[in-house]
Amino acid sequence: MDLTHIFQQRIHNSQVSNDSHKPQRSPIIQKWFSGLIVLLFLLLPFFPFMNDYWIDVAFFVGIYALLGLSLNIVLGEVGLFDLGHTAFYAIGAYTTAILNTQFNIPILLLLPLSAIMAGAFAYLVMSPVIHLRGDYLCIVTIGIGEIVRIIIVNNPWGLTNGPNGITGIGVPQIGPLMILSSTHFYYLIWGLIALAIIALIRLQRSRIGRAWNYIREDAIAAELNGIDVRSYKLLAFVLGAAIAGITGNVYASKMMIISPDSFLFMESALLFCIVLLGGLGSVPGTLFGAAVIVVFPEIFRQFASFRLLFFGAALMVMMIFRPGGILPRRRGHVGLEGLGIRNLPQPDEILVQNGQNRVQNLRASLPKITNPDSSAILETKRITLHFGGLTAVNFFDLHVKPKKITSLIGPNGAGKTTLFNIITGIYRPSQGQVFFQNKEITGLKPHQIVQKGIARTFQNIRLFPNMTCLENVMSGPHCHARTNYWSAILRTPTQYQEEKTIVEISSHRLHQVGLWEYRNELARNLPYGKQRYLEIARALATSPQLLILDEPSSGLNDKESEDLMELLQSLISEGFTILLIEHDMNVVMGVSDWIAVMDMGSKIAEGVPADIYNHPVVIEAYLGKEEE
Ligand SMILES: Nc1ncnc2c1ncn2[C@@H]1O[C@H](COP(=O)(O)OP(=O)(O)OP(=O)(O)O)[C@@H](O)[C@H]1O
Repeated sequence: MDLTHIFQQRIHNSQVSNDSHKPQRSPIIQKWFSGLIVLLFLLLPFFPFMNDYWIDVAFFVGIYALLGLSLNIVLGEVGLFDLGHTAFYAIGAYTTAILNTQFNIPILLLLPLSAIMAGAFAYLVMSPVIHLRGDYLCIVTIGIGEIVRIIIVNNPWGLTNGPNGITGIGVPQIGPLMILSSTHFYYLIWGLIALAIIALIRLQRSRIGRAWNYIREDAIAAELNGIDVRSYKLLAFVLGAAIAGITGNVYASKMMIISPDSFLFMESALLFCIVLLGGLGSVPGTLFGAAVIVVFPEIFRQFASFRLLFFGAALMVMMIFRPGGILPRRRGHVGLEGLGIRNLPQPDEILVQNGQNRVQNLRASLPKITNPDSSAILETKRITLHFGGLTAVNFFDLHVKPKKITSLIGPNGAGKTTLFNIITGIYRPSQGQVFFQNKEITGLKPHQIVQKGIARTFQNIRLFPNMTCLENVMSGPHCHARTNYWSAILRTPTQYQEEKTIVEISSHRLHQVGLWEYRNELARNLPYGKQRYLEIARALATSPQLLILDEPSSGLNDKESEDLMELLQSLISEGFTILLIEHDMNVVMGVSDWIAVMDMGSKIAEGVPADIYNHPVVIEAYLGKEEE
């Protein structure tokens, strides 16, 4: 486990323990409170103590707040450490400065262009490294930040004017209104912040924001539940960079001169401080963090040179005593109303009924399997995988018949989980092919395999621990939703319909496994047995054809194992196919239609339970050979 991961866990754990059981503020009080804050910001330039100097300070608080919000998408929502965020800010500022001074393009036209350039740059540079995690990604982003600054200093094609920077940048003009005064710039930046906050909150309360949070909680579980982790991480970087690019545009037009000195590594470090001091993922926290970082050095000017020392010390103290930040994110997601989906049917139980209807309609629309005994829904052909010198799976052929329970058994280390990992796309086999519904799926990415209709659970439970049970299950239908981030920001009717469908299907699946009463409880607070059921509900919510369960009865008591057997039988009646790895022979013999036995990567026997039970080769594999 790397340092950034430990850091991240500490922060998120503290947020959840602080907030999950706090009573939520009533919506009316929240609206009044928000209204009051907006009024305060609108009237601020007219307060008696405000002169141009302090309005400029408020403008710079806005600049850092907008940068902090943009970094928060990457750092707070997805949990990726980006210490080179200033690079995107610089791209926005230099795009504006170069195109305005050399081609006379109006500043306001350059606002979207700065966003596009910074976003495109983020896409280009982050694409090859987005798979990196923790400390490695952190170091790469520092490198990107420095490379951009050094390129600017080297004055490529005479565009950036090197260390001297670019002067004579124009001012924005809206119709006849020239944005010139401190007050104008104050309203411009805080207006943009208001738009960014609305967009960010809408994203947080959509499948996009939830996908980011699933990745932050457990990227592997997210990918294996149908979420395209790579694309969502890139989206976060691109959106964050686009907002930083916009900030660069406003900064350049306000200063009228920019130079590489404004985009040092220390600026990225300051942004990091803003987000962590204020509260990771918290909008008010980011605004507060920006105010502290900008206003403190203004008030204590004689100590300004010590500011980094002070912020560093403050961060250390915070990490020890208040790792969630000064104003940590209040998890509005706790509770159904906190999902932020308006006009959900009431009472909650209607969601369950609606979900059941939807699932039944979906199943009715699937092609009918006329003869389940003669066809295979899943087939592996001569699957082989080597780990160095070890052959974990050796020319393994498996046939899984539709609407049946097939069990894969074998002693510890036989290669069962490895075979599951190959089927679900975690490993690419050294040799052999996997077919699902007669189409080859070998080498597809895990989320693509989920979309095709294969879902799985894990031997060691992998839930999203700091999210509620319902939110966990809501990751399932995500892979079938189609609306994008624009729909989420604009809250289109299609997006609302999709969100409603996601909640309904998830409610039904949660109810089906007997966890409806825990819908608003954090997954990590559930007892072990119920966590296993939650994993099954989450897999079911992807609406799979084939459900792959890796030791589902592990850790369950006898009663829970019996309930599990009943649940598995009921899933078969519903039309699912199940592939099971199981060590509990009562469960295996009780539910299986067909059993394949694996030892040292190879298939040593297969047949109906009665045949396998007394099979000498199987007994030998489990118990060993008797000495002559
Ligand atoms: N990522 C890996 N790298 C190297 N070796 C691995 C890896 N994953 C599994 N193995 C090895 O492959 C063999 C098969 O492991 P696997 O986990 O598939 O067995 P299993 O049948 O699922 O065992 P169990 O029932 O104990 O879970 C073991 O010897 C294991 O140590």
